[in-house]
Amino acid sequence: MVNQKYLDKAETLIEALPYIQRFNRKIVVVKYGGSAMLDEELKANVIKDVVLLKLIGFKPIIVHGGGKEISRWVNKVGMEPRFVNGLRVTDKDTMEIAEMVLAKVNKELVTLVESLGVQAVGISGKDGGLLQCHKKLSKGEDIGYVGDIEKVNPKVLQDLLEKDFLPIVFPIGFDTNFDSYNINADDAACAIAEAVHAEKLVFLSDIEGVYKDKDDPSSLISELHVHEAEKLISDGYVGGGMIPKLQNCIDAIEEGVNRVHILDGRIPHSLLLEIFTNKGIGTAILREDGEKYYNEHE
Ligand SMILES: NC(=[NH2+])NCCC[C@H](N)C(=O)O
Repeated sequence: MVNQKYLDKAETLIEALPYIQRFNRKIVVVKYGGSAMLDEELKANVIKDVVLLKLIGFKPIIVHGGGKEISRWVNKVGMEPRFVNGLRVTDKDTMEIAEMVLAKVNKELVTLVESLGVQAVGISGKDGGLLQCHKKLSKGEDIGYVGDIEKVNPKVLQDLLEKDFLPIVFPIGFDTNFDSYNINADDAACAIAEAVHAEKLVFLSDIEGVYKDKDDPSSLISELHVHEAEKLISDGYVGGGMIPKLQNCIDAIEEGVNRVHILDGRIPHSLLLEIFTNKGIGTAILREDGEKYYNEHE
């Protein structure tokens, strides 16, 4: 008799089959941030998941932040991190630290990917003129070298993908005067996904997904059409930090990305569980004509 556990494993692989077929050769942008970046075990898991996507024929691009790591280094050199309306105030010194820290994190990720036998190239938004930006004001206030993306030149990414490299991007770009700016990693992931016509954009963060009722953690929504996502915002159902995130998802879909997923990066292998199962594990936001795979009443 074959042990049921082994049969279940085969089942899992068979459930993955249609997704392996559907997303073959398709671009998947993964925004990697939050706690999953600080915990070494979670980090190794995320990287393994992305490497697996790559090896079965998807074209993943990682876009990462490093906010907590930047704050740690800012403190280490005796400076006080300052935030205005949730945005980091970035003077010249902070900008310099941010760039050094993000580049260091970037090369650590490249090393992890390379150690698993996949060739990775780490770049910033400056390389190949990927992210052109201008100064962002926060409610009219100057918060320093914080940038809003103006234009994306995806050529460097297209070339890397064509040559079978796994691109790993950190979101620092320059303006037309070649001054450096720190860019929000969610915004960068979203703009990049649009520019490369990604099939999927996946946000790995510290939240399970979108909730019907922000105060009830059992009300996680599995699938949402764009208009439902818009309605959640306009009806005031989503709160605080989720609004810009959900707005990014809506924008990405309106600009042609097929599906956007919000996942909890603290759950080991949430990326694989989302992409290779029918039900997924977080919230998937679909185009208006996107078919819902999973009906909550099933
Ligand atoms: N949160 C969800 N309901 N996700 C469904 C995921 C379906 C499928 N695996 C996909 O990647 O598109």
